[in-house]
Amino acid sequence: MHLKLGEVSTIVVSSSEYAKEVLKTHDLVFASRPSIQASKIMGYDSLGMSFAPYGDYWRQLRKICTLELLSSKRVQSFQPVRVEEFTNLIESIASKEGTQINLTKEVFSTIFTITSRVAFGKKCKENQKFISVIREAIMVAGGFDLVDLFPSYKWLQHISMLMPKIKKLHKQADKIMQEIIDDHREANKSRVNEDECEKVGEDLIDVLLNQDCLSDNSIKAVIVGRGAKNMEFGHEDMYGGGSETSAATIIWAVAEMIKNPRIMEKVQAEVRETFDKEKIPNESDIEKLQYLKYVVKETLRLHPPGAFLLPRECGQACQINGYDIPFKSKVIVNVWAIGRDPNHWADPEMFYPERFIENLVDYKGNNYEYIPFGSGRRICPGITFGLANVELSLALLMYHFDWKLPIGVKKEDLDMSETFGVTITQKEDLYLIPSTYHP
Ligand code: HEM
Repeated sequence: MHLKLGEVSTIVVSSSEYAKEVLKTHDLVFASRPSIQASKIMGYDSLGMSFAPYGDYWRQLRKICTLELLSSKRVQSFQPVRVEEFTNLIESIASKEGTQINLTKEVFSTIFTITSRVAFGKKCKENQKFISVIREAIMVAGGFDLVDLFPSYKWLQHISMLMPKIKKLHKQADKIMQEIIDDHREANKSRVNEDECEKVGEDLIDVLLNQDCLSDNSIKAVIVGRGAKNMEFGHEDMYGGGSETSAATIIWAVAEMIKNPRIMEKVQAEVRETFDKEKIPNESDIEKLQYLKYVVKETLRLHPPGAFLLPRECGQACQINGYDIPFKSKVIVNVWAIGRDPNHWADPEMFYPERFIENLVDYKGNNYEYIPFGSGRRICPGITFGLANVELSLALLMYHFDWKLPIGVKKEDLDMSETFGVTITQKEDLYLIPSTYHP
């Protein structure tokens, strides 16, 4: 579908066949992202990985982040942080047993805290303040801003309602992050003689500071990304990328299970059989939860948080199956529609995790009917990190509690409509009543 949005030619791709053309056959042509004003401001002139133009700088960042921050080894080293924060979450929920809780709020705040600890470690007392500024930026920035639809009209920047707010939040976030970086730099001076083992406790800022090639602004851009609320721009880098997406997936999975009690009971049976109540679950316990993994896969098919991937830009005029794609057009891949395409999915609207017993599609971006993490050169680098948060939290929520809807609410009434924010989230917060499971 071709849309002319203001001055910008926009191509929306809604089938797996065409997604493959863009993301695989012509991967190199579509490897850059369009420039977006909010990204320039919040993301330090697009210095974050998600919106950096395809080229040497992006390649270098991607290598650092993939190897140093998001590799399985690294993700495992953050397991204690995850376990500690999820244990706090479980305790907080248990203390409100029998009463109605806002699960959306609880889960989002836990996931943001985990990201914050992974990024800044425990050292920084400003964490909570930073989280609230970033969350506000995520809420404020976005929508279709005229500035991006008419890029040649530079004067629009001066009358935009959005830009002053984004600039203000950017200034606040920048100040906090600069203090955090300076603190780390100071603390690291006394750590120069530590050996490799001690470095395991490094947080993201430490790792980035060790890369001589990165400026402070690049480090800040990797942490904060752009944080825009816009349906086609999804999320990016550590905060948007690492938090909203995972938290939204957890909430969608619980909501689907509440609507489908058979599935929730099956997950609970699996997790209660696998976990030992005396011991905190580790990676290998999670690996055994095959059915829970199908539930996560099915959740990401029906509710991909990055419903439109992140936008790509056509770097050189080309033809796809006879259609001319002009240079500089913006290409949006509609993953949401692809996951519901009846040509590839039987009963596509039905939440049915068992479909993945036979269907061996994976997350790696090779099966174009299933690309919740994208595909090609710009595929999400945070798959392992994201899934680790989603799987462990769901397993613990299902192990420790039985869940009911508030009195008077029927499962048929549960509002499953979506809102386009930084990620696609449920429009209404999910309120549930927990009761603690006693083995
Ligand atoms: C359930 C969790 C997640 C989902 C569904 C998800 C989905 C996506 C999608 C659809 C893209 C666009 C890919 C493309 O253009 O082909 C993306 C990119 C990205 N994601 Fe994620 N993501 C998740 C978790 C994470 C986490 C945990 C991080 C980091 C900690 C992260 C960091 C990024 C970054 C940096 C990019 C941009 C990559 C680039 O442009 O080179 N994501 N993600």
